[in-house]
Amino acid sequence: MELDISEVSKVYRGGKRALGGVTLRLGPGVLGLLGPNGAGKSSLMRIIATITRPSDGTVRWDGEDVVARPDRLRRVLGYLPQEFGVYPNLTAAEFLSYLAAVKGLSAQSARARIDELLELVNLTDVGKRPLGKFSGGMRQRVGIAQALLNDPELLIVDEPTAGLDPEERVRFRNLLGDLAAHRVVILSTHIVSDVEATADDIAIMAQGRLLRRGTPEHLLGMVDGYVWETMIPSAELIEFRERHVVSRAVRTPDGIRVRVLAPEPPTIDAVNVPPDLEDAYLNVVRGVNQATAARAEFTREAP
Ligand SMILES: Nc1ncnc2c1ncn2[C@@H]1O[C@H](COP(=O)(O)OP(=O)(O)OP(=O)(O)O)[C@@H](O)[C@H]1O
Repeated sequence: MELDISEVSKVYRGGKRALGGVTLRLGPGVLGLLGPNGAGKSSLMRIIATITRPSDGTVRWDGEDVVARPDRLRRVLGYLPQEFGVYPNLTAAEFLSYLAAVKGLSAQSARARIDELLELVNLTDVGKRPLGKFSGGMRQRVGIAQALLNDPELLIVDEPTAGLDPEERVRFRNLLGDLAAHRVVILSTHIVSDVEATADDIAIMAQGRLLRRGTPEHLLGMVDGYVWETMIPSAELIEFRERHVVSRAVRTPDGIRVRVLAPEPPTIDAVNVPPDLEDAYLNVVRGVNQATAARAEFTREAP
């Protein structure tokens, strides 16, 4: 199981360049693909899922070109697109049976698989209710179940936790982790905490380019020593933000506790704190729009 993405570009009709030469190779496990809105994540996911063609470059699954010969990949693919629509009058079980038929599963094996999947995504009790009456989170879980119908080797989930409540989010992350042992999973999101718990491999994209790839430890190591916390009066926050890279600001009864990315302490009493993944992500993506060296990405790596 190997997905090999090489120099993939995408220019949409009208000239919008969504991807500018992305190269990534991945095997079993969860890859967390992080990037702000518009980074090109969905475009890349659609290309891998063989829904969109790249303008340039190649995608290979186990050595086979998926643009020229998409069928082999499609058989082993599970895909939860960002916008996942359901038929409101069908029940979850009916909807999954319909999709199973589309995917070519026999009626008998589909029935057993659907029961198993409804259990897995915790929808067994409501399997006979029309989807129109489902909450956003429940619908999303149906989406996950449909992506797993064919027990895929390659599972792509695009912004899967949108609309999930915090409890559902945690359940979903655990589920993804469990699924990753024997398949290639790509989890595309702009929410850092989604990948924090599940991915041991993280790729960060912005403006159609892959900026960084590494383990969480690797990304954290890049900002180790550059993260500070300090208290400032509420009235100074706007001005403070103009002068510093603020990764978080939390109101407290004593003022605002700000978290800052900087090579030197931003105030006299600032305390150096261990970085988290939000800091590491901000450090990578903020550099993209900043031309000046002073604002360039920090790194403790050799160039
Ligand atoms: N079909 C399309 N035609 C023209 N431009 C498009 C099309 N699809 C996406 N784009 C543009 O390409 C860029 C990348 O979009 P894409 O959806 O791949 O990013 P993303 O990282 O998934 O962001 P989001 O989470 O907001 O969807 C954006 O500027 C978007 O407006």
